[in-house]
Amino acid sequence: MSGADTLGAAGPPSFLDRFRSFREGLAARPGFRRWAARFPLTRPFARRRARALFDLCAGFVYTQVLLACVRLDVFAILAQQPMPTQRLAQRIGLPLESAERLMAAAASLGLTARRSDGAWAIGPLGAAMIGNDGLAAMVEHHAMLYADLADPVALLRRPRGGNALSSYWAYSGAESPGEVGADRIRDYTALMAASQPMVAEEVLATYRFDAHRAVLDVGGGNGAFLRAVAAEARAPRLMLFDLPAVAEEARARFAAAGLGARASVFGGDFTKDALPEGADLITLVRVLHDHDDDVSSALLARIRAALPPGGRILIAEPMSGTAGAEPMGEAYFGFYLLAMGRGRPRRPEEIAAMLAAAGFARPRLLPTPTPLLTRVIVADVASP
Ligand SMILES: C[S@@+](CC[C@H](N)C(=O)[O-])C[C@H]1O[C@@H](n2cnc3c(N)ncnc32)[C@H](O)[C@@H]1O
Repeated sequence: MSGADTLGAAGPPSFLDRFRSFREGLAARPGFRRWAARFPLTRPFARRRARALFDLCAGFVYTQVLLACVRLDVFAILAQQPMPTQRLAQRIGLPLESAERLMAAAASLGLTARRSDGAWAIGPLGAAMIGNDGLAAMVEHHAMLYADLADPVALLRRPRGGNALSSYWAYSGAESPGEVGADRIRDYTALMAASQPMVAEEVLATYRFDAHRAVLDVGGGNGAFLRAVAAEARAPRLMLFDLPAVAEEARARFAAAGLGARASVFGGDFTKDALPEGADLITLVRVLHDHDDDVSSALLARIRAALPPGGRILIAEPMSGTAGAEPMGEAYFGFYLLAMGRGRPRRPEEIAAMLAAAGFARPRLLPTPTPLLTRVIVADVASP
């Protein structure tokens, strides 16, 4: 992986750029669009474009259909037993006509399916929601994101922060994150813990932790990631650093899981406190993208200072420019973090450059099963 950031590099437009300008110039002409929609060879492309544009216009409606299904517990109900509209309507407390409308909408989106006997059953995407409390919690908390995005231009124009999402993520705009109280970390910590199994599964499928003596998870939340590591790898000691109120919760959770003796928990503020020493691997899971470049670079330098020679850093988070999932990085996380008030999604190359500047060598992007969910970069302490 090269550390070079070629964004913004100047140069003449390539042949591909010129071809695209020509193609979009044609597509911008209503007469050409009418012709392309009728001509047999261009018709499939014209239809695909129309569908893509329609999906962009309608995306919020699709999202709200999903939210209604989550709030009414439709997937769990139908996973237990398919049922006709009348019975489902009673079960979810909707008028018959509304239940029919919701089920038809959900079926068109692959969330539910109508069986040949007319009963409603779970659909392929609804089935993927079953047993995934983290996904349902994510869907539910998006209500805040959409409230913040109601006027996207205003959001882009105003100074960052001060929105529903930035007060939810209490550390994002706090003058002194270390003083954020227990009542302000509870909800986001629960959301992170609920969605952590999806991430931990990806990281554990990608990286072996058994070779390490001690793993320090910085910004480790209530310890869900380290508990998943502990279940897979017997060797490493567990260490966790997070804001004091979060650390308190992690301590209680480790004790409840019978890991009290294996785990050490440290409360502090990584924007100003040194990190504890003693780990030969430090992990940052869904942490770096939450912070602006100055804070992220300083954090990487603190991690470097806490590691011994031969130590390693592992960064796991969704990243920009993920092939086949570009809108996840640039559009979703770009705007999510804008509403949150801090941070930005980064490309692997950008993270590699930040790692090099902080004193790490040999950054490697490891292949995860689902890069959309998380990517993993490891790098080693550079020799002096
Ligand atoms: C997005 S959450 C990720 C939690 C966990 N790593 C996970 O993936 O589930 C970010 C974590 O970083 C912690 N954090 C944010 N700012 C911090 C700071 N200045 N010092 C210590 N921890 C901080 C938060 O409390 C939170 O637990």
